[in-house]
Amino acid sequence: MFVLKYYWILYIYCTSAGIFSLFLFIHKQCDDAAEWVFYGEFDSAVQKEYDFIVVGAGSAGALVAGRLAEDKKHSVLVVEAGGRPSTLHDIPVTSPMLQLTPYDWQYVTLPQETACLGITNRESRWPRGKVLGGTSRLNYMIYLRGHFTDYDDWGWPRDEVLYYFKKSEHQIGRFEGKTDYHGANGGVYVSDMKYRTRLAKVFLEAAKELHYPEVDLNEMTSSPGVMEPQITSQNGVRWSTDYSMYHIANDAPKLHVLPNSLVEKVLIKDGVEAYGVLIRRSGGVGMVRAKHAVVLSAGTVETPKLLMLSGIGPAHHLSRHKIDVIADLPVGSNLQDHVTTGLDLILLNTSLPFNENTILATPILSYDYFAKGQGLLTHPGCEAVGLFHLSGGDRPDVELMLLPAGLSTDAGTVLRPAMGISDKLWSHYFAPLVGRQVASMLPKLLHPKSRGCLRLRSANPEDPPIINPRYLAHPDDIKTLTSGIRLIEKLINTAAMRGLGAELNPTPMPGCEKFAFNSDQYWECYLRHLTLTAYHPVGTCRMGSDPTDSVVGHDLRVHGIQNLYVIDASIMPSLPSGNTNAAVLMIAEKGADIVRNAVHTSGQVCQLMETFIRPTTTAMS
Ligand SMILES: Cc1cc2nc3c(=O)[nH]c(=O)nc-3n(C[C@H](O)[C@H](O)[C@H](O)COP(=O)(O)OP(=O)(O)OC[C@H]3O[C@@H](n4cnc5c(N)ncnc54)[C@H](O)[C@@H]3O)c2cc1C
Repeated sequence: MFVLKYYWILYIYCTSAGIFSLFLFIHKQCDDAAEWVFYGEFDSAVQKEYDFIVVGAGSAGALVAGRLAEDKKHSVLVVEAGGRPSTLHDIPVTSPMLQLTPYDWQYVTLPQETACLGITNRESRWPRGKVLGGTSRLNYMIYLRGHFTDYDDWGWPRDEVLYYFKKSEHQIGRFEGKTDYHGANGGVYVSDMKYRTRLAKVFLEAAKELHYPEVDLNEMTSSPGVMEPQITSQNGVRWSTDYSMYHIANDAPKLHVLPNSLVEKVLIKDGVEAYGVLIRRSGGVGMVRAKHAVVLSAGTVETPKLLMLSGIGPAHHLSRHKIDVIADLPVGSNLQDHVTTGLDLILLNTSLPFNENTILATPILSYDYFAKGQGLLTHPGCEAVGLFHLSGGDRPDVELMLLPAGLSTDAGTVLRPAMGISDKLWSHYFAPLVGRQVASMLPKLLHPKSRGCLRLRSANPEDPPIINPRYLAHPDDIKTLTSGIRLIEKLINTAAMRGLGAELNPTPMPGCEKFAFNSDQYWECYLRHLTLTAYHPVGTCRMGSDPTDSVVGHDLRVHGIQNLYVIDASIMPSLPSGNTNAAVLMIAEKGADIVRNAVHTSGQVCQLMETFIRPTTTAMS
């Protein structure tokens, strides 16, 4: 009976796991066989020098590379630590299954002192894409830009911000033709969801009852409001930036992509000018030079690590690891992340397709996806979003993301290990819900006041860095998130949600039984136990004009170092009022223009010597 009841879970899991393992195996063989993989020119060797080297082919890096190669004059090398993706990466609903695989860097943070108490070892799990396309290949695809006030704080003019959002976007959804706010020719497809449950509509009605209108939140000017999200997708299939790169570069013969290759260090001449990178690949280390610029797009975790390994970072910290200091900059500080919670907080007495009743539909779902680009497999997980100004003021402070499911929905097979939910939390809180219809409205703290930091574990480039986000260290963060939970309570009590039999999950969070359920003290305890990353770490190479508290200037160039740029989520001085991927795409477009313009303006051609850095190093040729 049990097997029959959960057949659909086992079906999806086992089938997908089997296919997935096969994909992993085949791709491993392909990657090993193809020593050098190029796009454009099918050479068998890496050149010794390129006009530009981009480190990391993720959300930002792949887009930057496409733009730099677009005019076909410039040679561009993109170096990516991960391999090539499989078609499994294109199926939206499977994205959580890519976590804890070789396509994921699988970071864990330091144990948190006052947060993550219900997570194994109090360590937050941080998936990050290690694959062409980077984290745009395993994210949940929600396209939400934030609010203009966010970028005012960065010192970026609104017209420029809007211009670059539009430049990156190819709108093919309900805002097609609305060109005041949406782009028509960008490299990233943005579209409507092809499938949602009826909960999405009910949520929008519930919000309306509370006077939150349905708006286009991507106009970035709105007062509070809700919408069915748009996603980075084309015809129901994930659209990640490795596709954008090929799309924009359009057969550029001088764009070379080098997967399965780890950049270990940026080479800096006389302490002032970047001239290349050291790459580890297939057991060897080689050097490739950059004529005009090295662009670091390795993301919030790896870009600061790479800078520090190259001698750019807090002097005392580098000295501790016996790394020669080239520039004393606050690399790795200012780490911030959107914190969320609230999985399985809503119980429904109405069945949605994200439960065991999906059993009969499963083969049809596969047909719908593969033949028509439709159906449940195109679902990114979240089916409505809202931005709310719960503390008053111009800027949203809480986002809600609506999921027609919860952690218990897959019976502990995928999400539980991915999030590191502890045995106690699972068995006392989530396991009893398996088989029940749950939903989640995740309240996301948009502007946390807590700040963390990232440091080197060692001088070995293969060691993961030490990450400490210091979640919920600031008391205001608890207050804001609690107001998010109070909002959920109000939404559940609307006529629309009551129509689905919605109620707040009354099971006390293990460890919080001593507090009266639904009191502020209870919710504080709850938040400190079920503290989850919303997967949006930023800020470790903060942009600013003062080198004592920033790493790059407004031209995204590392302070004091010529020809070295950072273009990825790490430059954000503060988090946007939305998910981070759209903002990263905007940064990438602007960054690519900055780098290109710097070359045009100076008209310079760097005369760089071919230099081996250490005797064991061999040039890649
Ligand atoms: C599970 C999950 C869900 C998410 N959902 C959403 C969402 O729905 N909407 C949204 O807006 N945002 C979402 N995000 C966040 C968003 O995807 C990221 O903010 C964004 O992708 C970051 O882009 P990036 O270019 O800074 O880094 P990445 O995309 O991570 O790119 C960095 C790349 O550099 C490579 N690299 C790193 N170090 C090296 C090295 N030394 N040498 C060579 N290559 C290297 C990496 O392998 C990677 O490919 C999600 C994130 C996760 C993890």
